Amino acid sequence: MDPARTEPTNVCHVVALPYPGRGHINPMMNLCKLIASRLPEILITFVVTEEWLGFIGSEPKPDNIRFGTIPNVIPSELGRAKDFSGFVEAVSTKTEAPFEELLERFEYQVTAIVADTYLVWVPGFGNRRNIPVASLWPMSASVFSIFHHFHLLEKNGHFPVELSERGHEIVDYIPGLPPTRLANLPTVTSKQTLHRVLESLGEVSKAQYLLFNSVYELETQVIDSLQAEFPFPVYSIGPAIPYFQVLNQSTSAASTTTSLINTPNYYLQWLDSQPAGSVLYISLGSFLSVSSTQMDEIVAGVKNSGVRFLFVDRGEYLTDLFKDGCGNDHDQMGMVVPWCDQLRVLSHSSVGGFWTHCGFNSTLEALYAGVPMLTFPIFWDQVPNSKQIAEDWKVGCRVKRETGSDYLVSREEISELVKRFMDSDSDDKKEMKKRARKIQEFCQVAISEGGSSDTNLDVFVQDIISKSRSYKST
Ligand SMILES: O=c1ccn([C@@H]2O[C@H](COP(=O)(O)OP(=O)(O)O[C@H]3O[C@H](CO)[C@@H](O)[C@H](O)[C@H]3O)[C@@H](O)[C@H]2O)c(=O)[nH]1
Repeated sequence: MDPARTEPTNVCHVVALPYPGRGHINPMMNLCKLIASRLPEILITFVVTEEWLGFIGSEPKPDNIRFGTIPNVIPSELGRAKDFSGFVEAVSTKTEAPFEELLERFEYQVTAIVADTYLVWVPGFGNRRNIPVASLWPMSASVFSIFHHFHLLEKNGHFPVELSERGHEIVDYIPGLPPTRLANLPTVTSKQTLHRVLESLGEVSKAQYLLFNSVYELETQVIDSLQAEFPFPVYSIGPAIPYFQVLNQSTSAASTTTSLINTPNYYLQWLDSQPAGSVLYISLGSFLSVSSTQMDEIVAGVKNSGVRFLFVDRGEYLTDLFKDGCGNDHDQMGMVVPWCDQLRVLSHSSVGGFWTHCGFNSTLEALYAGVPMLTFPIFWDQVPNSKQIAEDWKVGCRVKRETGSDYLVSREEISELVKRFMDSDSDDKKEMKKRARKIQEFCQVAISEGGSSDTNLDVFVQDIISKSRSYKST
C-alpha cells in the first residue's frame, strides 16, 4: 500500500526517525513529547531498531506516541564508538529499505516525517512520497553553520590543515559565527564520516523545515543567517531536554540507612545529604570514552582535589578506580554510578559544577540547570561546544589547554583546576555562576508561554495540523 495513495484521513500522523544514538534519540523523543502535549489528537510513530526498542521501550511516554521498529540492520549500539565511521555508513545506507517496508504497514497516512539530519536519505524519500520532512539537527546551530559552509573552509585553505601548526589561525567568514580559531572547529577524524555528514547537510535543502535543538537567544546571529539562506522555516525549539519531567529537585526523604545502593534514585538521596553547590558531577556522555591513562589522571586528580563528586562510569573504567574514600554511603566524599537521571542531578542544589565532554544535550541540560561547566571535549562538535561554553557564554572553563586526543592532562593540573573551579567563594566562580543564571533565564524564558521556542513549536505544530487537514480536503 503506497501511503501517497492511501485514502486521506484526518488523523495527524507524524513519524519520528531519530539517528540511533542516545544523544540523538533523547532530543527527538523530547521533541515528540512536546508536540504530543500540545496536540493530544496527534499520533506519533517513533521508529527505532529492535535493539533500541529494548533500551527505551519501557521508558514512560504519552499514549499518543507509539513505537515502530525496523530490524537490527546496523551494528550494535554496544561498542558503537569502536567503529564510528562504519556505524555512520551503515545508518546512511541500510535503514531506508526497512523503513519503507514499515511505512507500507502503517494504518494511517503519514502527515509529516521529523528526521534526524544525519539520516541522509529522508528528505529525498519525503519528496518522492510527497510527505513533508522536518530535519532535526541535534547539535548547535553554529556547528550546523560550520558544516553547511564547509566549502568556505576549503576555499580559504583552512581544510585540511595540520592543527598543531595552524590551529591558532582565525576563521571569520562563516555567516553568523563569531571569529573562531581553527582549533575550535569540529575535529574531523574520518574523511568518510565527514563526507556523509556534508552529504546529509546538502540534502536539508530538500526538506520543508529545519529544526534546531537550540535556543534562539543563545545563537541568534547564526540562526538568523541560516534562516536567510533557506526558503523554508528554520525553527529553534530547544532545549529539547526533559525539563517537563524534573518536577521535584530532591528526593522525598533521605534514607537513614548507611547503604544507599539498593534504594531507588540512591544518588539523589546521597546528593540530598551534601552541602549546597559542593558536588562536581562528572560524565562523558553516552558512548565515548577517554584513554585509560587519561582516566587514571582524572580519577586521581579529582580525588586529590578533596572535592565531592558524582561520577558516571558506564562500565568501561571499573569503579574500583575510586575504591578508597568513595562508595555509596551518605558520608562518602564521592559516588560512582553506572547511569543517572542527568537533568535531575544537574538540577539538584548540591551540584555546583559539571565536568562534561560537551555533548550538545549535556551542554543544554547544564545551561538549563544553570550549572557552570569544566569542559573536556573528546571529538567532533564537542570542541566548538566547549569554545561556546568557555568563551562565548562564559559559563565554564576548559580542562585541556591544547586540543588533540594525544594531549594528556596530568593529575596535578586536574586537582588544582577542580579545587579552583569548585571554590564558590572565588570571584571567577561567582562571575561564572552569575552568567550561568543569566543563560538559565534565557532558556527558561524560551520555553515558557510566548517564549521563542514555545512560539516556534506552536507554529510548527499548527502547520503540521493544517497539512493533515489539507490531505482531507484533497
Ligand atoms: O548518566 C547519564 C549520562 C548521560 N545521560 C544522558 O545522555 C545524553 C547524552 O547526550 P550528549 O550529552 O549529547 O552526549 P553523547 O551521547 O556523546 O552525544 C552525541 O550526540 C550529541 C548530539 O548530536 C553530540 O553533541 C555529541 O557530540 C555526540 O557524542 C544526555 O541527554 C544525558 O542527559 C543520562 O541521562 N545519564
